[in-house]
Amino acid sequence: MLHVLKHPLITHKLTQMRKKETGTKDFRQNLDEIGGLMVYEITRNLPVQPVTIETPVATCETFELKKEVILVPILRAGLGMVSGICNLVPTVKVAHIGLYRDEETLEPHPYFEKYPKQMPEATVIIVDPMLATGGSANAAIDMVKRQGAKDIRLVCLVGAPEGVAAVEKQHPEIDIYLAALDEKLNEKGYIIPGLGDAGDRIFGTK
Ligand SMILES: O=P(O)(O)OC[C@H]1O[C@H](OP(=O)(O)OP(=O)(O)O)[C@H](O)[C@@H]1O
Ligand SMILES: O=c1cc[nH]c(=O)[nH]1
Ligand SMILES: [Mg+2]
Repeated sequence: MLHVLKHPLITHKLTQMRKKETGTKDFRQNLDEIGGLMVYEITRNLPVQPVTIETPVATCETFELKKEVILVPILRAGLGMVSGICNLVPTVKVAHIGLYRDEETLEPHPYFEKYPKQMPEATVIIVDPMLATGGSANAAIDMVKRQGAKDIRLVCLVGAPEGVAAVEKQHPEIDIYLAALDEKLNEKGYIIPGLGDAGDRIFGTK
């Protein structure tokens, strides 16, 4: 199911990222901050378990997170969302999936995978700023499922209707979270209006 997270701070920061004059440093900072804000929203329903602890003055019946949270950035651009999320979820583990999209065919090509062993019982959060054709997201979801992941969430900044439809078709049970649902893809598979090439803008490679 698709969830578009409407929050004034998320929208404001995304607007700064969309501007063509925004440079690498501000682009990266806004992306990192939005990553944290989005994950704060989507982790509201994480299961907690009761624990008894000692404060300096008394015994306290309280709660802590029940399951591991594993963040899965899709390289490269997903790396830009990692540190904002790690700052919020201190126990988070980080897997990596390397995928690049062929510029002609728009097909995703895997080139790297590394996972912690807790994938089957963890809440797995896949992050990538851009959901364009949905090919990369679908490939990443297939890859984490092969590792036994069952509780999977996909968090992207900007999505195209084509990409949302592709993921909903291939993985109908997955919750998809976006900061914005844009209009369409252009003939080169870029999101319109979008924000350009996220990886290049994060890493200054153009
Ligand atoms: O939905 P899709 O059509 O698959 O497109 C989206 C993918 O394209 C971009 O990555 P890219 O392949 O450019 O690699 P990069 O992150 O290394 O720049 C983006 O970060 C997504 O991973
Ligand atoms: O608009 C797009 C589409 C795919 N990848 C990007 O970085 N931007
Ligand atoms: Mg990519």
